[in-house]
Amino acid sequence: MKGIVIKSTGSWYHLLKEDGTTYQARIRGKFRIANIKHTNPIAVGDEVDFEIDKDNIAVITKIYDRKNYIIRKSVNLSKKTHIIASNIDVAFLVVTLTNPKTSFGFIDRFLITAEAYHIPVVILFNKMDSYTADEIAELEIYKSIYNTIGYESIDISAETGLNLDKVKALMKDKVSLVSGHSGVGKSTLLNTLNPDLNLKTHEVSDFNSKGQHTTTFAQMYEWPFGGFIIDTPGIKEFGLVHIDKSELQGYFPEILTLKYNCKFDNCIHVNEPKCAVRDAVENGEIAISRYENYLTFLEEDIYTGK
Ligand SMILES: Nc1nc2c(ncn2[C@@H]2O[C@H](COP(=O)(O)OP(=O)(O)OP(=O)(O)O)[C@@H](O)[C@H]2O)c(=O)[nH]1
Ligand SMILES: [Zn+2]
Repeated sequence: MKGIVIKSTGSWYHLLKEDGTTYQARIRGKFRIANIKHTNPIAVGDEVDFEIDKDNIAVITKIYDRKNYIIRKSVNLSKKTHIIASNIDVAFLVVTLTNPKTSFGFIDRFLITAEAYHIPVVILFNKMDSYTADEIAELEIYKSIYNTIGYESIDISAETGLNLDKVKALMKDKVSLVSGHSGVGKSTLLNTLNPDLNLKTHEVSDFNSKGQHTTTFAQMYEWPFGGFIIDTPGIKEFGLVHIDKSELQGYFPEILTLKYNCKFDNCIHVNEPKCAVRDAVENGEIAISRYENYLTFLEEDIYTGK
């Protein structure tokens, strides 16, 4: 039988079969040995085959190749990584201009990580009901930067429901992930899209005193309108991937399209002569904030997503 892993507690896996029935399954030892790089052999989002053994326990017998997956460093075994979730079709990055403010640095790290994981991103500008005229003007700057380089964005209000029909249409029949700073309204958004979810939300002012999240494992929920949403333990867990210096430019769409015009094939657009990328920054074709973040990330040996 074929199923999809919707929850993992480390020793048990909750599986959903196509007909809607769910099973609690275990794995056999060989999976643990076969996948030594990761502390968990099976993650939320994995497609698996399973059978019911003689003791009436569901046992996973096969894992299908993953389209993509997101990882974080294992807490206890530093050289190993932990797969948070797999087979993600689209990631929604929730951005707010105030309460809290989302910086360009935060957005760019997220986008680069998603590019490295091959996950398309849609930016959701939330709390549209609460902005002043000045903030709306600032939002236009964000939009011009990110829409120009090919990222779709939608102005929403998780509270009033503004444009949530558009979000729903993009989520329908897909496996999606919602990320963003603590307090941007992720839980509010998911609850508005499906009130049965009943995820915990909290006032922004509560965060500093509490300082932590309640969710520890990623979990996948089925939408009543079709598709799945993965609820992850938090944004910090998302941004961890090793990116080589020469690879980084490939995750900036606007640099990727121009780099063939640079004089040197191996140009990394820092101080090489006749660099098409630096020319584009100078004449305003590439946003300064994007280029500065490119330089910042280039300086970092291992990208930690903090
Ligand atoms: N004005 C306004 N407030 C919102 C909107 N969406 C969420 N909020 C408020 O923002 C606060 C934080 O919302 P949450 O949904 O808990 O945020 P979160 O992103 O899930 O936060 P974490 O669970 O810590 O990651 C709550 O007080 C919400 O009521 C919105 O569209 N407009
Ligand atoms: Zn160059």
